[in-house]
Amino acid sequence: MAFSLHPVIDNGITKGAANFTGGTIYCHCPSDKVAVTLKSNVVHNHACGCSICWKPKGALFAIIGVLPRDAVSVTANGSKLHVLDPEATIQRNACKECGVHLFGRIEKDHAFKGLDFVHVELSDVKGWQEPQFAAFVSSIIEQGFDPKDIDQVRGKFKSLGLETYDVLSPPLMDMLAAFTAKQAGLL
Ligand SMILES: N[C@@H](CCC(=O)N[C@@H](CS)C(=O)NCC(=O)O)C(=O)O
Ligand SMILES: [Zn+2]
Ligand SMILES: [Zn+2]
Repeated sequence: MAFSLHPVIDNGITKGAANFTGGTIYCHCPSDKVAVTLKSNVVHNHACGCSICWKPKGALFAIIGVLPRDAVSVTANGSKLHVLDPEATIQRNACKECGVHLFGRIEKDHAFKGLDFVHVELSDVKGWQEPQFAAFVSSIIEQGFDPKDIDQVRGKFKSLGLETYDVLSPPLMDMLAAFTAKQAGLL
């Protein structure tokens, strides 16, 4: 069957540039775009199949990476931003007009607090870290993807050199688990 994982990876993965120092991301409004300046590269960049992350039209996955929140600043039309779900762990700041998510921020006590989540495809410069793995793959079934075709999705990621997970990658799962253990006083 024909499907698009995400336009940035469908035809192969382009590696990021060494010593890349960031750029500005923009929403999709034709004018008065929300602009958010990122003063560093991202890490843990990955494809996410969950139902909440912003995906370009027609794509099964979002591509999302993290960087320190201190490196993130709204530089134009911030009045168009709103928090999609204030109760969610990740507070996704989206453009009220075009719906694009500019950055996700964690305010509660959490292993990933201090890191903001961004989609670097919204930038007009190249060199960002390339996607490293695919996360929440089985979640696309919750959104109506036929489970009989899911192995084609995993196979396509593997052919691109990306490992697939149904939650997060082992290093990120370990960070979450260590945080839980610390909260329980076990570490
Ligand atoms: N299967 C669920 C998974 C949702 C989920 O847990 N998303 C992850 C990856 S972005 C998460 O960390 N969510 C926290 C949040 O959205 O605040 C779905 O697709 O809605
Ligand atoms: Zn917009
Ligand atoms: Zn997600």
